[in-house]
Amino acid sequence: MKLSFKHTAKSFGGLQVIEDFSRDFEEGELVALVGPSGCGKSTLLHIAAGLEKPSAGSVLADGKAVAGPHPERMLMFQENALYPWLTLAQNVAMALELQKVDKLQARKQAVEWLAKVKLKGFEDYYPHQVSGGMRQRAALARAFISHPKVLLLDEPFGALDALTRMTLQDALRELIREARPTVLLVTHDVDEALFLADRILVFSARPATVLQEFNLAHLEKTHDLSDFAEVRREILGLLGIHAEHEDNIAIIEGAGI
Ligand SMILES: Nc1ncnc2c1ncn2[C@@H]1O[C@H](COP(=O)(O)OP(=O)(O)OP(=O)(O)O)[C@@H](O)[C@H]1O
Repeated sequence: MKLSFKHTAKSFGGLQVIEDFSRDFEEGELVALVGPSGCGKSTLLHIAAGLEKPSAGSVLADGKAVAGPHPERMLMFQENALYPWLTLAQNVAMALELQKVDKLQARKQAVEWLAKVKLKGFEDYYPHQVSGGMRQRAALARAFISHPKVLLLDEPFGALDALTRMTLQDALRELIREARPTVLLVTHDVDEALFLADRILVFSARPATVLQEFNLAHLEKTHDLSDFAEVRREILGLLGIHAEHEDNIAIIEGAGI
């Protein structure tokens, strides 16, 4: 599904958060949004999800104005994504039950999706009985089970340690390869953006405008990002972080910007 922002702006009271944002996001494309904390990245996702209305301009999904939430545009965020009182399988199945799929069929598909994200054997565990990484695997299964056409990911792996984050990035990449949704990914982790994204948009401080766009489509990527050192440096430079500090700030939130 193609997602188009047309001169989108957003203010909350007197606070202008987004100023005249226009971009197209093509079917199957993954675009990472990076920028200083509080610049308006999550707000852009909420507008695309139909949870917030733009103050001016519009967002179109395959040419039709987004007027509210719809299951084909799925938002997934960092924490508290699963219902603690439901097992992993019940959490995943719920996405289908909400779409009126019968319970047995929903359970069967949930078990299959949990296996895809390497959670076979944990179907009947409750979220508090598994690790943070496993919870986010289950959240990915729940996001993908209803075949969303647009996936809006708000720092989905932000709470995980670096190693777990990488395995989740691999899992996400695999799921995307099969399902081909259009993905907008908000992340503070520049390496995550480099690894996953076809394009990276770097935003200014609020009100958010695009400082620069990097096109990385069709490049072969592994977690060894040494070939991307130059782009990485440029992005960090745009964010006001200088090379001598780089090792400490792969996750830019940690740098307090
Ligand atoms: N519903 C709301 N009502 C009032 N102000 C809001 C609302 N949502 C967001 N804001 C404000 O809009 C600004 C941008 O918030 P947003 O969450 O979009 O930033 P962000 O770039 O995603 O930040 P972070 O990277 O820290 O998550 C902030 O100043 C925030 O306080």
